[in-house]
Amino acid sequence: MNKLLAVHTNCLTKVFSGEEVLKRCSISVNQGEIYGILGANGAGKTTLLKLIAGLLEPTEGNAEVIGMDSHSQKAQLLRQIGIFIETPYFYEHLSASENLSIHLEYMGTSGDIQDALKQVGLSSTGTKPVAQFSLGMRQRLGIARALIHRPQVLLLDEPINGLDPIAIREMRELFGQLKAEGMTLLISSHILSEIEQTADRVGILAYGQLILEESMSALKQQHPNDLENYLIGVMNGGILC
Ligand SMILES: Nc1ncnc2c1ncn2[C@@H]1O[C@H](COP(=O)(O)OP(=O)(O)OP(=O)(O)O)[C@@H](O)[C@H]1O
Repeated sequence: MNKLLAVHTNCLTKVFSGEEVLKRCSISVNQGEIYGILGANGAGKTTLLKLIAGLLEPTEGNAEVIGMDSHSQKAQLLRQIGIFIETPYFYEHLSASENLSIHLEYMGTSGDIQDALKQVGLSSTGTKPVAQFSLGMRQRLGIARALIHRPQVLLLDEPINGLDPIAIREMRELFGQLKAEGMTLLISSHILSEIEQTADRVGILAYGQLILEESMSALKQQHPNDLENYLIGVMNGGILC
């Protein structure tokens, strides 16, 4: 694998119950960039992220993250990546910092709990149990848990779901900070505007197939007035590149 690639998938395919939900998908994510995975509901975004994280076994093909095979080197890989995929579960009766402390112990790793909580805007939650958190607070805590050990690669599945516009802006700033620290971020979303504002490059999935992989600046240049319509067309599988 090219040393400058943080993530590379090679003809990655996943079949569930006889149905190919991810089809020979090959993406390349450069180190230190924010890569947006766009796709309509059911396009295969979560499946792709789970395969990259080693949480699912590929039917065919493979995924490599910082030079490690996601399936065969899963245990080593889990310490180097941060994962926020699907609804995060917590110990409901415990506080945010207690949840993070248990997570660090379980992972056998270290991290600055107060710093992680500050980064996601949860410093002032004190001893409040997670059971009393709003949906947005849970999302933030899930993201804090994913980044607390300063992973090289952060995989975020729909990270801004449930957040209000202020929190969305804060998350955007946080992603920019993490990138500035050298972290590589893969962010899936069906929210076009968010990916447009956040990502350096984008991969678009439609019906399990990678239809387009392109830098956001090139797309903005090519479609100065109709980028949203163009992206929707690609996400619908209507425009093949
Ligand atoms: N464990 C599973 N067993 C069977 N089918 C699955 C499983 N996980 C996902 N699928 C199917 O794979 C397809 C892709 O699902 P996936 O969750 O990857 O899409 P998505 O792009 O993340 O969608 P959304 O935006 O709605 O979260 C869907 O048709 C889904 O029903």
